[in-house]
Amino acid sequence: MVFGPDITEQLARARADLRLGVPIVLAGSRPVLVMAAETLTPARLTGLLALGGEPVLAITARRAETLKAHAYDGSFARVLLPHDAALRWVKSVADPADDLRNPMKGPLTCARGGDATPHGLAIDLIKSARLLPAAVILDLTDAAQFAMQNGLTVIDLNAAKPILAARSPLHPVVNARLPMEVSEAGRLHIFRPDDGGEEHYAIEIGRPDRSKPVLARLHSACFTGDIMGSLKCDCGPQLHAAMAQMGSEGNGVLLYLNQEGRGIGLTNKMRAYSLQDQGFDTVEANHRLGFEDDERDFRLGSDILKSMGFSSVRLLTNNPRKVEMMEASGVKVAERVPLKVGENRHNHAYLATKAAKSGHLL
Ligand SMILES: Nc1nc2c(ncn2[C@@H]2O[C@H](COP(=O)(O)OP(=O)(O)OP(=O)(O)O)[C@@H](O)[C@H]2O)c(=O)[nH]1
Ligand SMILES: [Zn+2]
Repeated sequence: MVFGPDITEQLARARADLRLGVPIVLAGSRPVLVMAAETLTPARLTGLLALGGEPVLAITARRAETLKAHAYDGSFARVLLPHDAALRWVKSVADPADDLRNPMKGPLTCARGGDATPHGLAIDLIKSARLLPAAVILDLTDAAQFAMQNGLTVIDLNAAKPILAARSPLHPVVNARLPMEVSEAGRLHIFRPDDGGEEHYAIEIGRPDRSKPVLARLHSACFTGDIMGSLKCDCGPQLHAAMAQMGSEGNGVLLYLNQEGRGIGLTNKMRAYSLQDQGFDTVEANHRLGFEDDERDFRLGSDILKSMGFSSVRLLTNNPRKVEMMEASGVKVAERVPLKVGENRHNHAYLATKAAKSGHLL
């Protein structure tokens, strides 16, 4: 028992399997076989259809709305898979890339009634693996035997539910001195979750007094803006302005949270950019992909701040959700410090959409 994986570790394995295209089994009162639509291969689709039964493609209500499919299950829908379903059909239901060129996938018929718990959990798991949120699912009669014969990871649904709903605790791993242009008194701290997910970083500048509100920034990773100097967003200038202000005040803490693309990952963010090139705004693009407009959990930030000994911040942000989430998770926001930099002709509409639809302050 000591050596075997616990449920958190099994879920990490399951995410890796799903990313590779290997199916998993969700065991519970309704045992099912689960594959991520994004990584489904022709051979596995053929194998699935040969098993018979009633396979479905579970998609989020956001994606269902675009496809005019009925989300009888509330936050998701179970689209019946035609018995001769082609891989192209599965991928085009899951992926909006060709929606405009090929708008009709249907009419799509959806299952209703019965226990849909495994379908919802499968979508959550696939989302946490940063894949398109769409799951091909088939009921299994002898799940244990099927899993053993095929060497598949088995996840106990009841054990997995609370783990997927909670956030994994973050542990400090190491910190070291990091002299930087903005301040020679820099220190980089690494935090690691238990669930095999992304590590997050804190850049401490100076030696801030723990008994006073610290100048802080919760920065979400943006490869395109932070590293490549993209003009499509304002992340790079915000990152540098926040660091510069901390440097000139002599104190501060910048959390670099690896929640790229507002929590959907860089690949899905690029899918969203591709939809933006087709005329959708940043919020519509996320919805067409099946995501909420913002999938981030800023409580990660308060967990890190608390573990570093901070209980009160002067938060550099224009996003009221960050302020609310900090306060709700026990870090006092003594002051919101606006961070208005980096507007240009390419990101003007993006910033206007964030103000109009996501509540960002102008
Ligand atoms: N999904 C998606 N993510 C984006 C897009 N543009 C930027 N991002 C990501 O958005 C995050 C930055 O969020 P913003 O909304 O700019 O700012 P914020 O962090 O909510 O608020 P501020 O504290 O005021 O900067 C980063 O993770 C970027 O990778 C986009 O078009 N689509
Ligand atoms: Zn950005």
